[in-house]
Amino acid sequence: MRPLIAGNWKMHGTLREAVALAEAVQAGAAGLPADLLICPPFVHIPALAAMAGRTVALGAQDCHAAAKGAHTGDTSAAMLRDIGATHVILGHSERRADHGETDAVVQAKVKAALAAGLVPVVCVGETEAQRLAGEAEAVVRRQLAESLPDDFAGIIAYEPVWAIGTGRTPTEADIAAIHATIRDSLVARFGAAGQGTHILYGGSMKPGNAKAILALANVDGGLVGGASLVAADFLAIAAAAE
Ligand SMILES: O=C(CO)COP(=O)(O)O
Repeated sequence: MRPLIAGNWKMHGTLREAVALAEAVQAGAAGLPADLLICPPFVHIPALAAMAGRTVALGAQDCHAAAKGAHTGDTSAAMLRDIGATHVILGHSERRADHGETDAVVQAKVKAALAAGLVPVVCVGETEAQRLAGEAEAVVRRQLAESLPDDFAGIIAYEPVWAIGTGRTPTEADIAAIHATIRDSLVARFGAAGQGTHILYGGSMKPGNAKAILALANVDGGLVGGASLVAADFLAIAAAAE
């Protein structure tokens, strides 16, 4: 399948910086061996959606599980679709940690995203303590089982919590093992659709390690944090996806 390189900008950038970054990514997007997705903070989505000639897909970093209602400060999936997003990251470990999102909450959000016509990018991944205890595969299997609804259609991102923003990554063998586990779970539950589901790797992905990671079986792209804030690095990662 054609690789997907997604940038999670997290809570970074003024409007001006966001537009400049998106323009630089767009300018380098032609001819790459991967599709590109950028996920800026909510407030920058309208400006980026309006960019002329845009070929880079746009996503948000979260949505609420309800279609509307008394939820101060929250944003619905339909609102995101309305302003031009096509994707939404859900269940990122920073949301799970900072906002107490459980697998059940993530599943409710995935359902809301699907109902609104957004492609969910569902994040799973073990903590360092869980990895050291030999529980990484079990944790990921459980997160998939409980975060995905029966009618799931979307993208999975494997992001070991301890690799995010740390400059540390699992070994290639460990990445391949977890991605194989994820593929097994998806195929067991969703059949052929599970075979065609993108499984992204995320966690300290950089131009220097992208080629080796993206060459692994069942690694269908990347979810990039810090390096997605530098257009040249983000594009170099995408170029390594051939
Ligand atoms: O959390 C991530 C993407 O969602 C990964 O972040 P880093 O690439 O900064 O480690």
